[in-house]
Amino acid sequence: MSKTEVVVYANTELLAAAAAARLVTKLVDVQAAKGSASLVLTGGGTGIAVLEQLRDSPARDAVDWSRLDVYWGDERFVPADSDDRNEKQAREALLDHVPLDPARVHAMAPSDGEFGDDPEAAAAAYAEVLAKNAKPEDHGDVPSFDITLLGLGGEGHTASVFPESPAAYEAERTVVAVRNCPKPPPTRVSLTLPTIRRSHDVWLMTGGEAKADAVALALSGAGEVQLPVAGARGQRRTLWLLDRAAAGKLTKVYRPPIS
Ligand SMILES: O=C1O[C@H](COP(=O)(O)O)[C@@H](O)[C@H](O)[C@H]1O
Repeated sequence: MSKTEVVVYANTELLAAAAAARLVTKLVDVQAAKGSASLVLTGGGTGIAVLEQLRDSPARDAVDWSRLDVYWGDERFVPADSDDRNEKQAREALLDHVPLDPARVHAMAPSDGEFGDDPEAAAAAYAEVLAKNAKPEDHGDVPSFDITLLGLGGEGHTASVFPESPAAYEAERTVVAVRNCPKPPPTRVSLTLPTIRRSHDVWLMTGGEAKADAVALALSGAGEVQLPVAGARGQRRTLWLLDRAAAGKLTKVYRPPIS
């Protein structure tokens, strides 16, 4: 597993703009090397701000959007037209503005979709989507995602894996239904930590003082059941992109460089 890198930006807006620029470069490089790329999206304030920055950047045209597979790390299990849906927010922020191949946009089912109000069925269906898209070289039933974007909660959740919840203990299933989440909406579908760890790159992006304790704990070796974000790591790269406030409780080792 990769070692952890941390970059601290002066404020959240700069963090989002810099993450968007990194994303363009990374996607272009991966497409040049392999032909196509895969990207796992996150919900949350910072994750959506990064997509908005990407939408507004002229550099976005350097990406061949038709050769990109888009997945989600988690989804709120609400009706398709709910503003709470990570998919809806991502479409408004970026996906509706770039020429993606609709067949390569792999959204998780909403609560009024083909599986009805059954998050377990929605999770099982998404696990099948992942298995169908895994290639022989992925050596398993999930794709080795090129980049997985994640946010985190102040209590340490990432995707929709919450501290001490059944999802935090999950070792077999690749995608799970999550109920009784402490953060609304209470029902969700999420990739599990072992699935997230199949990614080449994991980028954890967050800003604000409310995240500072979780960031400091995750980077000082907390366990993933107590603090799921501590278990989000990439095979090749684990990159934390923070603003100054979110990095405020880190030790000196991680503070610089501040750009
Ligand atoms: O509910 C969620 O929250 C987290 C973090 O969101 P933030 O707004 O506090 O940054 C996010 O990572 C996750 O995808 C989302 O479903």
